[in-house]
Amino acid sequence: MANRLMVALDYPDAESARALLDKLDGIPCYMKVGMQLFYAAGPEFVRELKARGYSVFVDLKMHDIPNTVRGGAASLTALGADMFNVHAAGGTAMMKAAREGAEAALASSGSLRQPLIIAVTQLTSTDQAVMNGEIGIDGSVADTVLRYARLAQEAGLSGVVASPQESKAIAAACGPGFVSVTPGIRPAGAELGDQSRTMTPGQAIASGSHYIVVGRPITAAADPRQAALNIIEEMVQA
Ligand SMILES: O=C(O)c1cc(=O)[nH]c(=O)n1[C@@H]1O[C@H](COP(=O)(O)O)[C@@H](O)[C@H]1O
Repeated sequence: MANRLMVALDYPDAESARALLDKLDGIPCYMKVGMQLFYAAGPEFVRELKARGYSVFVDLKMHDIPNTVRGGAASLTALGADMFNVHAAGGTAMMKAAREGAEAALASSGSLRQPLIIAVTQLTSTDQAVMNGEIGIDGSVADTVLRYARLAQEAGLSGVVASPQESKAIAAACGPGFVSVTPGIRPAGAELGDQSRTMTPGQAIASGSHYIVVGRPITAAADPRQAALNIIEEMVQA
């Protein structure tokens, strides 16, 4: 169950991230490197996490023309990312290009493993009013997430990033093997911060999320190790 917990290392530098790694030593979770840490510490820090034995989700949410995303996907695959993501809003040609880039990198190196390529649907910070009124997409958030999930599946991707509130519907539409990676996780009573579509760790697992992504409820906790252990316990109980 612990390997279904992904800890978001949203830190400004490698040193701060290492301080958390020390606190979580021995807890077999996935590590997520997002824009803040990747732009500061680069691929070298991903290699360091791999050398420490972690599976790594490189969360750079690529959204560009297909040729550029193909190249980015090849680079992240060559780096050894176990999972990386693109925005579904880039369309099927772009998502297919991500897959082709990964396949090209795999073909030119015998030792790499196939990464999970995941499409971001609607960010978990987005609510219905913002999606309709600002972004200009009509209908419900759940319907938009499902439309993107079907596109991602058509493009041959492994799954989506969505809120755990949508995990059940995604499994119903795309099958249980289509991976749901769900941020927007808040243990009962935790601060929501900028997240809108949230669930507790237990609710997310019970709803069929394959992986839960947790940042501040662990990184900003007074005792991050205990916070992570409590979340894993809640996942096991669910
Ligand atoms: O792709 C992501 O990981 C992601 C997608 C999304 O829709 N919402 C979302 O919060 N995330 C990431 O998940 C993490 C959530 O962090 P906390 O809100 O601190 O738990 C952050 O690193 C976000 O970048």
